[in-house]
Amino acid sequence: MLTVSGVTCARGGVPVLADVSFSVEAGHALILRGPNGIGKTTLLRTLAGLQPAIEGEVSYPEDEGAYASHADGIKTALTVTENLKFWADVHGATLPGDILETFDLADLKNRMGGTLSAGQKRRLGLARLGVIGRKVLFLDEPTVSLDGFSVRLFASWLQDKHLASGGVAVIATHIDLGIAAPELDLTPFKAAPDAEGGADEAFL
Ligand SMILES: Nc1ncnc2c1ncn2[C@@H]1O[C@H](COP(=O)(O)OP(=O)(O)OP(=O)(O)O)[C@@H](O)[C@H]1O
Repeated sequence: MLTVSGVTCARGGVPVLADVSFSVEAGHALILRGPNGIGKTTLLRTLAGLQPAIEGEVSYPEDEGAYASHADGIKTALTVTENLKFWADVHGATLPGDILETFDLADLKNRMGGTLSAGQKRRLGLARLGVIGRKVLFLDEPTVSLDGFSVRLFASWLQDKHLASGGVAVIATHIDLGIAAPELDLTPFKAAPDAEGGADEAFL
C-alpha cells in the first residue's frame, strides 16, 4: 500500500537522508529508528507530502495519508467532544461511537481542550487519527507525554483497529510500543557528515 523508492530528503536545503527505499503492505507497520537528528521527522514529513523529496518517489492511495506531529493540533476553546466533531466534519467522517472510550476520554468529554494536561492533549490528538479514517499514517513520536496505560491504549487501537482493518503506519519512536512490526534503522542512509547549511522554519 505504501512504496518508498530512492527518497532523498532535506532540511534547511541540506540533504539529511539519501536513497531511502521500503514498502509496507496493508495491515502492517514499520518502526523508524535512529539517533536524534538523523532525519526521522524530515522523512515522515516528506512521505506525508508536507515537503517535496529532492529525489525519489512515494506512492500510496490518494487522500489516504495523515501525519501526526509533535504538536497535538487541538482547538483550545472547544471541548473534547467538539474537537472530535470538528475533525469529523472537516474530513466528512462519522464520529465512531466508541472513540471517547478507545482513547480514555469519556470523563473529559466536556472539558475545554486548553485545560487538558499534556498527556490528555496527546490522547485527544491521537483520537483524531481514529476519527478521520485515513489508511496510511505517518506518526512522529506518537507516545510523547503518555503514561504506560495510555501507551498500551494507543498501541491497542493501532494494532486491533487501524492495522487490523488494513491500515498502514510508519512510526518514528524511541520507545517499544509492544506491537509486532519490523524496524528500519535510518543511520546507514545519512546523507553526509553534519554539514553547515541554511536554516528553515521550525517544525511544530
Ligand atoms: N529549522 C531547521 N533548519 C535547518 N535544519 C534543521 C532545522 N531543524 C532541524 N534541523 C536539522 O535537520 C536534521 C534532521 O532533523 P529531524 O528533526 O528530521 O531529525 P529526527 O531524527 O526527527 O530527530 P529527533 O529524534 O531528535 O526528533 C538535524 O540535523 C537537525 O539539526
